[in-house]
Amino acid sequence: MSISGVSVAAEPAKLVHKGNANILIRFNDFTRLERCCVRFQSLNRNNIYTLENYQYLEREVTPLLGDYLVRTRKVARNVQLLDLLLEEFRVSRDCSEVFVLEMENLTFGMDSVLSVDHFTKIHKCSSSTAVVWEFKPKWWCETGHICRNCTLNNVKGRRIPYCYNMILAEPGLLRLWLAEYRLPSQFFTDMELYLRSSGNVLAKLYEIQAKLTHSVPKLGDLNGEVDVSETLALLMAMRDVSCFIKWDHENPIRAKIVDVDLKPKSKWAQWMSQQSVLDESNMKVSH
Ligand SMILES: O=P(O)(O)O[C@@H]1[C@@H](OP(=O)(O)O)[C@H](OP(=O)(O)O)[C@H](O)[C@H](OP(=O)(O)O)[C@H]1OP(=O)(O)O
Ligand SMILES: Nc1ncnc2c1ncn2[C@@H]1O[C@H](COP(=O)(O)OP(=O)(O)OP(=O)(O)O)[C@@H](O)[C@H]1O
Repeated sequence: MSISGVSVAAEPAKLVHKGNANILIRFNDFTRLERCCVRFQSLNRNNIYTLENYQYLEREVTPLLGDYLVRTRKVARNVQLLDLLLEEFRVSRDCSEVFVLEMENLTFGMDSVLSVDHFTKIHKCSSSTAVVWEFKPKWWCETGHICRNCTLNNVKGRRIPYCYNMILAEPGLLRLWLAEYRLPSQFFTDMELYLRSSGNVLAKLYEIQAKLTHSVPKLGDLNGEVDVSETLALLMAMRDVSCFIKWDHENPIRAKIVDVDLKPKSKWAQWMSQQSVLDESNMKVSH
């Protein structure tokens, strides 16, 4: 129900997931989730960012990702429904409304989740064969060049023996990497075929990244916000998305992309210093 543009719900919002800059909440409908930005301390600033991000998704991202991008709708919620959560995430309530992006819950119906590592989760359902494979593919790299994903994992002390560049190049590896998660053999057979098919979600993302990479400055050369072009911001957004691929015995594979965020230009300093650390690392990896 909507009154003067503000959606009303009887119950306070429930926290479902939390990321670095956003929380995922729900009200009564378990099939939908609402993404609420908590990146900044001021609710007003988070609202402005959410509305800008919505425009950005419509204008810049949908033309690139098409149906792969999860469809979102902007909704205004009364601040009282999120009171406790905003307090928990230290967001000051300097506005009467909270703008959120409402979307499909891509793991609805799943009743268990296994965390494979920082980038990968497997969601399962006890009453069917359905599996949702959730992953963050991160950065595309050219074969033979330094792999940023694997090098960063080493620098951050993450012990992850694979990256999604490898999976795309050799989809058969998936069966080895996920061997201990008791997935149906048909899942791997179908997923291998899918990952070899042109225009699959991972190939699409990496193709977009590969195109954008050629027209941006090196991160290590950034000197200020003025150096962050629209293309660089878009590329950084594409390097930080999550994919959800749903498989079951009967239906075609369904893939969606979430977590596409307009990257604030103020992140340039973090990108530049992280790049310097990687350039100086003696734990570089290529494959
Ligand atoms: O730079 P990276 O590769 O460490 O990426 C950051 C992510 O780290 P991770 O994928 O875990 O290694 C980081 O993810 P985590 O919070 O560590 O899960 C964020 O996604 C961060 O983006 P933002 O500040 O939330 O907009 C990400 O920052 P951006 O570089 O995308 O701005
Ligand atoms: N539509 C969705 N359906 C199911 N789960 C979702 C959906 N969108 C996000 N999630 C879950 O919520 C988590 C946090 O959401 P999200 O990645 O948008 O937050 P973030 O702050 O941008 O994260 P990051 O730390 O990667 O920047 C995701 O990692 C994912 O597990």
